[in-house]
Amino acid sequence: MDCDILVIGAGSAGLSVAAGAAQMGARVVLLEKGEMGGDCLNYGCVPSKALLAAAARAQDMREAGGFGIAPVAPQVDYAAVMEHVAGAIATIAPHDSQARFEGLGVTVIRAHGRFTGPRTVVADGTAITARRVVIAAGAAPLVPPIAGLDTVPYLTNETLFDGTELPGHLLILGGGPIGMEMAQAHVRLGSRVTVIEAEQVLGKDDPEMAALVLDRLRHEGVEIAEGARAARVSGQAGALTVEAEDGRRFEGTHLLVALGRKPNVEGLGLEAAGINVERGAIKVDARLRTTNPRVYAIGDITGGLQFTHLAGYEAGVVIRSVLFGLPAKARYDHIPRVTYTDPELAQVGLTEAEARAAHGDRLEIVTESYAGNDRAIASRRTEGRIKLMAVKGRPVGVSIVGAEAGELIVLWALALSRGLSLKDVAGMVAPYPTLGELGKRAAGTYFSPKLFDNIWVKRAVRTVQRLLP
Ligand SMILES: Cc1cc2nc3c(=O)[nH]c(=O)nc-3n(C[C@H](O)[C@H](O)[C@H](O)COP(=O)(O)OP(=O)(O)OC[C@H]3O[C@@H](n4cnc5c(N)ncnc54)[C@H](O)[C@@H]3O)c2cc1C
Ligand SMILES: NC(=O)c1ccc[n+]([C@@H]2O[C@H](COP(=O)([O-])OP(=O)(O)OC[C@H]3O[C@@H](n4cnc5c(N)ncnc54)[C@H](O)[C@@H]3O)[C@@H](O)[C@H]2O)c1
Repeated sequence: MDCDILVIGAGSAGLSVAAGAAQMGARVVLLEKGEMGGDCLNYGCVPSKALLAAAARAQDMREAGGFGIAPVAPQVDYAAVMEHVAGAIATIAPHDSQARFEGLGVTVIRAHGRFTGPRTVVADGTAITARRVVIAAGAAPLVPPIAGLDTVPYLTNETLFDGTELPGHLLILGGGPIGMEMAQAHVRLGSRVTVIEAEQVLGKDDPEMAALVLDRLRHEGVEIAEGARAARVSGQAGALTVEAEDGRRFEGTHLLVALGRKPNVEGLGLEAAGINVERGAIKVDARLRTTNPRVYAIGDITGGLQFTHLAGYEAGVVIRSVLFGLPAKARYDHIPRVTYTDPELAQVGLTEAEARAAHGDRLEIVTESYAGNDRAIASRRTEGRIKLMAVKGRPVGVSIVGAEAGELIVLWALALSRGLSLKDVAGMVAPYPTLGELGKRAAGTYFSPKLFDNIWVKRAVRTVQRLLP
């Protein structure tokens, strides 16, 4: 078989390349050894957000008191909650399905692909030769060699959403986005939850902003042990013990391993194609080319930031290179990320610490609290804040923690990607009353001292007022 573009993996990254390339006229072959849609649809974003949504409804019932509505303890049917999760996946699945892609003109082969040469991949006994190959084979849960882990039953994101019984006491190894989202989902659905984190929970985020998430989770009953590196695991189903390096012991009924991800580089025959692996991930240049210039790699397999929207963005970069021969390069300074806890935690561009390191004294920081936003007050969602990092009137980073932070960061993702100034944002008219006003307010606050504490502005106003008839 011969084609223009061969895509290995039908997850967020591979599907985006295949759909774009086929619709623009290229002959595309897509290989998928597992479920169409990959991690995001089947074991990642979609089920985790569906579970969080159910958990949020349960929490609303507990917290209705403040609105004058009698709070009630929710009766949670975990199996039915998981049916809701499965329903969300099933509703989205046709969009990622083999039938849809075949309808777009893609040849879909449901088999494992393996390089046998620089331009040849074998799948299901067929040798496929392609002008360009895009590896989008994703990542799998990282299960490090923690003593005893291989002797006990444990869950990962690939098995968690198959559960039908609410875990009595869920121990979670790792306090990254997966660990924290699943901690809140489960505590709200009625589990006891303990997070065991080697360093700091949500350690990639601004600690001041992450602290609000931690406070909230602790308030809801999640036990969070930081500086606790899991060293040993023992027990059996229903009675498990995790022991940290410093001797702390944690007991629970279930164990979720959320310790990061491992790129799926094994079994691809990368050596046969001259493709180098570095620190367990496929090495790519700024154009997302591997060490074999005819082969590209995008999404989680490259071991960088791991997000569905990033996979989609990288697919666009590769399409420009592969279809039109343009020297398109990927940039990462405008890629947002959101952890969908409540409050949500969102970031685009540099955090405060990164911005200080990069810009020193030129950096200006503005913060605004949700407590001053009328919509937040009306909705009793005043916990939260936005922090704006700016240099010479342009945002270089924005951190938001609070209700709908993931929606609010969208404006700033646009601002950073298009190089908008704070003047542009301050000059926008935002509808009242919305949380969206927070962004405009923060941009306005940046100019307040420049405008209101400025002797020249005051003098100019007095002069004009004297001259006006
Ligand atoms: C619990 C969880 C929650 C998440 N939540 C979010 C979120 O809210 N927002 C967000 O942006 N991101 C989220 N992510 C991350 C997101 O899911 C990933 O970044 C995204 O799925 C990466 O897409 P990908 O196409 O690179 O890889 P994948 O989706 O893993 O797809 C790779 C595909 O390649 C196939 N494959 C592998 N090897 C071969 C081979 N040799 N031959 C044929 N097929 C092969 C696999 O079967 C798989 O289907 C979450 C991840 C997890 C685990
Ligand atoms: N909302 C989202 O966009 C979202 C949600 C979930 C996952 N994801 C993606 O999936 C990726 C994986 O998420 P994750 O949370 O599994 O990984 P992660 O790498 O973000 O977090 C893993 C955590 O485990 C800790 N750890 C490592 N070894 C340990 C040990 N022995 N004992 C205790 N703690 C230990 C680390 O210090 C780290 O904080 C993320 O990078 C993210 O891109 C995104």
